[in-house]
Order: sequence, then structure tokens, then C-alpha cells
Amino acid sequence: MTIPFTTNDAGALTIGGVPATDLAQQYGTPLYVYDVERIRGAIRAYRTAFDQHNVDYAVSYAAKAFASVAMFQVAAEEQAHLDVVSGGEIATAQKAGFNMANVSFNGNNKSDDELNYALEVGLGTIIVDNDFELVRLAKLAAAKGIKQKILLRIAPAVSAHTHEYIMTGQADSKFGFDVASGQVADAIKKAEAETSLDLLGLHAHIGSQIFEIEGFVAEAEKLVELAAANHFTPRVFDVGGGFGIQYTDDDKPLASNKFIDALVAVIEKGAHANGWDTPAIWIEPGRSIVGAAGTTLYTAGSSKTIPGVRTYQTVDGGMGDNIRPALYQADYQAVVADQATAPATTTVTLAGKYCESGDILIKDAKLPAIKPGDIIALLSTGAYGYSMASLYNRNPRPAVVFAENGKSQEVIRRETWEDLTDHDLDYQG
Ligand SMILES: Cc1ncc(COP(=O)(O)O)c(C=O)c1O
Ligand SMILES: N[C@@H](CCCC[NH3+])C(=O)O
Repeated sequence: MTIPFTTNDAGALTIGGVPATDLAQQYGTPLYVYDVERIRGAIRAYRTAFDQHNVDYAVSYAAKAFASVAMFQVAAEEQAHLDVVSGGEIATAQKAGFNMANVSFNGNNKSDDELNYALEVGLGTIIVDNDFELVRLAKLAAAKGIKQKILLRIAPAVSAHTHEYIMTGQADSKFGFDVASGQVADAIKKAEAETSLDLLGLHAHIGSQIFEIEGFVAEAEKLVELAAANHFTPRVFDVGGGFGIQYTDDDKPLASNKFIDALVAVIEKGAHANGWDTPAIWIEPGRSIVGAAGTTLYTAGSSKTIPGVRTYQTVDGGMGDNIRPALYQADYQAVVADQATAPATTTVTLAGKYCESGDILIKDAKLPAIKPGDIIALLSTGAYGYSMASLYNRNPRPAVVFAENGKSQEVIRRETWEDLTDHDLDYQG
């Protein structure tokens, strides 16, 4: 399945109707560019899938995939809710003017400051991860005279097919209440007894970049089973995110409606069997909203050929703006921007500029011949790129640009060398 991208009549890459080389020239490289229409389309696809059923639902964009004021504003325009995991993401939502009632708050070690912040801004739902949090949140909410809506996060003991580091639903996980030891049963009782908490339902998340429906079905069945076993009538089941996307021609992602149809079927059946009204179904997709919409533009620099071994082609970014190849052995595909449809004539390993041998973006990429100054575009970099970017080697973080209908706009400005020393203080010792 060929990974989709758009080109103009000259065969040059365009993003949101703007030639990628123009974007590189105007904003510099490395540069993250989002095709906003694709972000909107991804949210709409989930909403349309739910609209085929007679269920209440929320498509909650998982902010961690790419958190920025502009992104949250687009999510709000598309009637998405928001799932945050830190005080910083709450602050970003506030700055974006996001309706706090539509925000949920995940995380396995929320601080008192973060919980108080959430309570003060009227954040819709707190997804309680563990007993330590449950007890503290009940007290903090009571002290403010608030009855806080919550979900309980369950570790559903479902192992998804994905990289070990991004699997989260297995029993041996740092996230959520354990089922087998009775933690879930205790937490449901405790939460129901707390007058400052309103237990809406249960939450689980099995992992990320998942292509099979089976794990989601098993997860939803587990949520139904747990609620029933604890004589708890759920108003919400939040099944998390994790829907896989296409990074290379080899990936075959499922259409959003396949996941939604399967999840709705399991939950409707469970509700019917237990005599419940069908609970609202919430999902928390991150990657599948922004991943394919994002492209990173780099400028080609030096290259090194080791005869009989390989050719390294360097770009002006790397693991600082995209840690995923180094961290998860993630695969990407690239095109040369001004000859995006030209046949591959060479094999090069795209290497970053960071002082690490592991700073490789793509091993043995098949591309047309590259010369210094060419713009190289890494496709499908919209998720967990900017959000996991670092300042390693004191390289400033790139700018982020949104492009739509032939127009572009910077939505996060490029950091400067001055920015990097902004927080440094002279040693007075
Ligand atoms: C609780 C929770 N929800 C949602 C997500 C978003 O996952 P993804 O970006 O794979 O859709 C994650 C990340 O894996 C998560 O931990
Ligand atoms: N950061 C991971 C996904 C983790 C999702 C958060 N639980 C990635 O890039 O694939």
C-alpha cells in the first residue's frame, strides 16, 4: 500500500497545497509541516464512524502526540475533546481557549499541583490511575467543594501487537489498577463511596500503533466484564487510543470505522446482556489524528560513502526532532521534495547531525540522487515528533507550520540560540 502524499504538475511535493520547497525557503529547516485538512479529515472519520451508530461518544484527541495551541484550536473546531497528561498540556488547552469541560486528564503520577490545577479550571474528567491518586483527589476535590467526574483506569491484561515500549495494557504495566489482585473491585467501591467523586465509568488503553482489531475487542469485553462483576452500571467506557497509521509502503492501517464498528458492537452487546443503557464510548486517538498529516523537511548536507558498505547522507536535523527511530526502531519513508515522484536511483542511509551513531532517520532509503541543499521530506512525522523533541547538543527545536488551502502559517516559532541560554544562570559560587 503506497504511502500517500500530494504533488504538483512538476512532480514536486506539496503540503496543504503549498510546495514543500517554498515552505523550506520561507521558514527554514528542519521544519515540521502539518496538512491541516488531513488533521480535520482524521477527526471527521472517527466522528462519521460513530454517527453510523446510535451511541453517545467522544473523540478525545490525545494531546501528547502533538500539543500546541493551534492544534488544540483545530481539534475544537472539529468538535474533538482533548485528553491531557500534564499541567503543561492543561495550560496549553487554556491558552487555546479549549472548553475545559471537554478535557480528560490521564497520567500515572499526577502531582497535587496538577490535580488542583485541573479542579480549579473545571476540567471535565480525571482518569484516576491508582489508589494513591484516588485518595488524594477525593480530599482535594472535597476541600474545594467540588464533585469531580472521574473514570478509573484499568490495566486490562490485554497484550497488543506493538513495540514493547509502547504497549500499555498488559497486566505487568505501570499504568492503571490491577484486575487480578482485586485493586479494581476496591477502587470501584471506594470511588462510589466518596461524595466528592462522581464515578462515570472505566478506562483502558492497550498501547500504540496497533493494526489489529482483536486487542480492542478483548479490551472492551474486559471493561464490560469488570463493570458487571462489580455490579457497577457504567455511563462511560473509554477505550483509549492506539490506532495504527501508515509510516511506509509496508504498513496496512485499518480504516477508522473498522475499529469503531467493532468497539460499538462489543459494548452494545455487553450493555444489552447486563440490562444497562449503552454507555457513552470515548476514544483517545493521538497518532492517528496527527501522524500522517505531518511531514518533516530537512536540508541535505554532507554525505559519506564507505565503498562496499553504505552511503550516509546527512540532514540538518535528526534524533532531536525525531527520536522514534532511535527509541523504537521506527521505520519512515522519505521523498526528495522537488522530485517526489522520480524513480529511486540510489540507496542512502539518512543520518542526523547529532553526536550519536544511533542518530539514523532511515537506514538504506531508496531515493533519487541527492545533492547538498536538496530538501528531503520525511513522511508521517506528525505524531510524537515535536512533542518528544529535545535540545540535545543544544540544537534549537524547529518551527511548526500549518498549511491549508494553499496558505501556510507558523504556529510554533523556531527556537533560537538565544532561547537556549534563556534559562541559564551564571554560577555565583
Ligand atoms: C492513555 C492513553 N491514551 C491515548 C494515547 C494515544 O495513543 P495513540 O497516539 O497511539 O493513539 C496514549 C498513548 O499511547 C495513552 O497512553
Ligand atoms: N511516543 C510513542 C507512543 C507512546 C504513546 C503514549 N502512551 C511513539 O512515538 O510511538
